[in-house]
Amino acid sequence: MDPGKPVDLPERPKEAAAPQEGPSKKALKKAAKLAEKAERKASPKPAKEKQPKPAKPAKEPVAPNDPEAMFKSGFLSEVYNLRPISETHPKIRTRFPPEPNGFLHIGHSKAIAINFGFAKYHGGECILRFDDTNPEGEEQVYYDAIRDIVKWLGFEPVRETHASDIFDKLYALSEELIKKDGAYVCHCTQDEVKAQRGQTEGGQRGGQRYACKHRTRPIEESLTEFRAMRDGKYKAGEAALRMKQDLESDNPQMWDLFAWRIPESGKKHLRAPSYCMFPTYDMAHGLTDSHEGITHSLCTQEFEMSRVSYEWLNDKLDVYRPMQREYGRLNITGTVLSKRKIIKLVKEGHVRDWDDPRLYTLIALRRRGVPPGAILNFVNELGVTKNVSNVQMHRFDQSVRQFLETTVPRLMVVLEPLKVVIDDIADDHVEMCEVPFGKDPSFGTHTVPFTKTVYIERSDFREVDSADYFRLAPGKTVGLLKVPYPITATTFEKDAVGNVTVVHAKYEKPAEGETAKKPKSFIHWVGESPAHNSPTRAEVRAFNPLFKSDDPSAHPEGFLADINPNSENIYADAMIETGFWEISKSAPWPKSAAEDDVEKNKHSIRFQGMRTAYYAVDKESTSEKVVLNQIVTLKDTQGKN
Ligand SMILES: Nc1ncnc2c1ncn2[C@@H]1O[C@H](COP(=O)(O)OP(=O)(O)OP(=O)(O)O)[C@@H](O)[C@H]1O
Ligand SMILES: NC(=O)CC[C@H](N)C(=O)O
Repeated sequence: MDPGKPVDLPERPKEAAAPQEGPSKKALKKAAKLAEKAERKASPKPAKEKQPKPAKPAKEPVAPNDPEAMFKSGFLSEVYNLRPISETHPKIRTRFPPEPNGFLHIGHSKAIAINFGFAKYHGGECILRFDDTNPEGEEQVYYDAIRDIVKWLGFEPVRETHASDIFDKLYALSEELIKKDGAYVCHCTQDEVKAQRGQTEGGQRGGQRYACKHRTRPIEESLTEFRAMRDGKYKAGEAALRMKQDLESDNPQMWDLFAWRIPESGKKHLRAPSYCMFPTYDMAHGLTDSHEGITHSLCTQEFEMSRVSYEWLNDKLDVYRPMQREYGRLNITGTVLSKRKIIKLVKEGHVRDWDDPRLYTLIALRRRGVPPGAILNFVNELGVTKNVSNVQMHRFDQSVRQFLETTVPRLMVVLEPLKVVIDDIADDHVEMCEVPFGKDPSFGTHTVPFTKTVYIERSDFREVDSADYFRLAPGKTVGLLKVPYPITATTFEKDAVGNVTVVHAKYEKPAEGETAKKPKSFIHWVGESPAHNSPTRAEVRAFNPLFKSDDPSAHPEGFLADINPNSENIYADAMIETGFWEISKSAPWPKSAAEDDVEKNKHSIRFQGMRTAYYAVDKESTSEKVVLNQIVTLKDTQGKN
């Protein structure tokens, strides 16, 4: 052993089970990713993917999908049937086991929906287990954020546990494993371990595998050395506990995985500060599942090969063996989900923070205004199989759009206001127009003031009319949504640089006996009435994809080079009608117990801006300055490009 050289220097102790090129969890993930990529390349171009039709104003409300569909048939029902409720397993118990080293992303919502949903569907319980086996990147803020987001998605863990709760037990089991000749302390370097696993100098695999010289050391010696590791005698890389598995096996997950290792940084564990060495994922996961009496340990596909070592360890120690089964990950294409990459985006100021609405972390989706029910619907629609789901982000948006269509009220928001003075209306005239909050009568109605001065969307006016143009232009008549009669533009004024500042119009109220003019189109508007506090000024943040391509990570100059410079458009002078304050009082939209405290969950004030997009109130919004985020546009524009 060369004490000068570290044994193994992966980023995370739990991945220290093997060198990066070896069968570590990280390597398995990498292999799984490559396979996914190949699969994506081989499959027809995503643009040709069959899409549900973009949301037209729905003729009929979209039927809500069966929220239990994924448990009733297919993969998860087969998994249940392999170990149904029985005398030996009277209660189904699952766990959702995130490592508290980052914020959860959209992919995790699938794991949450599966683990919590599976248990619930079968009348069982799900534990929220923090898989905190590596102090390196673990922070209190992540424990708190994970707990909070699980609750936001509507799930209630039966209890919260931590891998670190049972470090003492894992330690004791490890001594037992050594005594059973199932583990040994090894002092080999990373390169030596690679060579033992058949990796030749050029990095090629498949060479002759051989045992390390420490494998046959006396049990007593390993015990003494293991205790010395625990007591701080060794530095990172100088000693590690390895399982004595099966080097002959074709499965790299049996090539004497690492069980305990000493991390480089020496950072204290938040919950187990007395420990200087930590169990790897391979050591901790199955035994914690066993300790907690998990019946079905559901995890992602890249762990399939680890199932053998998971079972080996439980059997070797003669403890209860949960059943591990693997489902396909959920990936959203056109964005990045990896913590390392998001940190870069945040640090370099490309996004506001981890919850920037352009990201696909769950806190970002929440801030953007995506309702939890829409996320769960989406996961359920995709279904669960062993295959990875690579889904384009516009498909996610489409699913969110469909969900919002029937669940949130409608209001008028003008993004780029253009003043229209209706000259033949008296200065003090105020007419209250009744506007329904949506197609669903149960949403109710409200009134908005129609006055001499109204604001319309700048893009709804043209200086020069043409036959194929149906909105406002000199001489052209349009309807203002829910105003009894249309208006016709007469003239307009411009500023020094040529921008139209005011449009003059006349109100087409028919004289007695005349029939009212029928406009070809209706536009949204907001009336000026100080007595009604109208309009409400707002900053609206509209978003485009953060990246230009469908696979930012494939950019030859790195994912940052793929950033879309136009991913955010800010409408600083937008205007909202007065119904906004009413729907703010009756939020959350839609109802969700987890969002009942609207002051803390401003994003739960969601609505459709007629003819523009769906919006939610941003956390930076105040009663003085309303800030809105665009949740999704009304139509699928990305999917068409
Ligand atoms: N994209 C995904 N799709 C489905 N499940 C996932 C996805 N990513 C992680 N999970 C699952 O969520 C659970 C908790 O994950 P944890 O945060 O520890 O994983 P991770 O793999 O480190 O996540 P990351 O994707 O951030 O690297 C695990 O069971 C994991 O398999
Ligand atoms: N088996 C699993 O679900 C893996 C959970 C584990 N926290 C991980 O890093 O992914």
